[in-house]
Amino acid sequence: MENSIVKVEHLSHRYNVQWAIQDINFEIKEKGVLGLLGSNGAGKSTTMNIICGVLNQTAGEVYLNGYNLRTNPVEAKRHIGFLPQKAPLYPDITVEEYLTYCAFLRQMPQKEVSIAVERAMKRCDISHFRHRVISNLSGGYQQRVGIAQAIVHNPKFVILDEPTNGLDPNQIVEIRYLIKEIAADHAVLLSTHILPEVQATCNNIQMIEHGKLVFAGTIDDFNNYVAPSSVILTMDTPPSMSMLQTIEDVSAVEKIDDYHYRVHFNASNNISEKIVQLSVSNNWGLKEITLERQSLDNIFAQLSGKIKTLK
Ligand SMILES: Nc1ncnc2c1ncn2[C@@H]1O[C@H](COP(=O)(O)OP(=O)(O)OP(=O)(O)O)[C@@H](O)[C@H]1O
Repeated sequence: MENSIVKVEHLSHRYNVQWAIQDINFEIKEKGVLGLLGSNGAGKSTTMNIICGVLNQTAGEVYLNGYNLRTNPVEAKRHIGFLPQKAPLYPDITVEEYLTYCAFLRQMPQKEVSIAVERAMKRCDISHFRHRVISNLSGGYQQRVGIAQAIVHNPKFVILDEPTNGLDPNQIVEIRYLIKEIAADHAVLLSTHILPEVQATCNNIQMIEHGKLVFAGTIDDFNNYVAPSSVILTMDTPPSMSMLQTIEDVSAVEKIDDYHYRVHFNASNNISEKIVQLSVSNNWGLKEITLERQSLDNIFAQLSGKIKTLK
């Protein structure tokens, strides 16, 4: 069985009188990506800052590789690599100089530093830019350097705070791929607002709203939860609303205009195929059928009112 690298127990934090997070509990296994989701002000940064040892929690405990972060901070922090939202880069030095400096900051023994820097550059595919001054790299490659500094000391646990923010679509795909590669042998905690990012990279999801954990589950649980549950139909000769209502698994029908209807359904599989068959046999003149996907904002809004924990 896989061991836990991170264990968060009953974590709560209060700034002045207001609780920013309350009774957060989770564990992160040795490998894979755990997505930490939440809308603005939900408590993600507070949680991450505590786990990184930047902020001292009001209550609860954090264990990193078995070491209590509060009582044994030096040993616990050895196991963390962190890429904050804005990568802490020094623009005027080269990639290799910067990573060497980071390795020393991480108190690596001198004889291990050059091997560690080589390994991190290779992993992030930046070896060919080793002599390039950081300010002359593209945004995507600067982000790779940021990720390289987070893994240079080969920590067991890597925290990435919105790592694809501000990148172009190609760079985003490449960084997501890199994150998955890193997660093959590190535990990764990824904070993001972007639904496709969650679905492309995460194995497990924790969602925080108003400082409380409102969802904890695997990516399959999450995908089931966010699966489309309505379709928009465009038809030349639509049937009556009551006819649409009688289709098996249809829970509600809304008329948008004479040719467009929104059909809500309960089934775990969507009902498009059934509607296409009915349209052909009843001449509804079905022109288009569009699945309506929920945005992450909608999901946050839905979950913010209720506590939902899936196993
Ligand atoms: N230094 C602080 N002093 C007082 N309140 C704070 C402080 N930092 C955060 N808060 C409050 O704590 C709550 C959680 O904030 P936090 O920054 O952890 O959320 P977040 O999920 O990271 O949001 P975002 O995605 O906008 O960064 C918010 O209500 C915020 O206003």
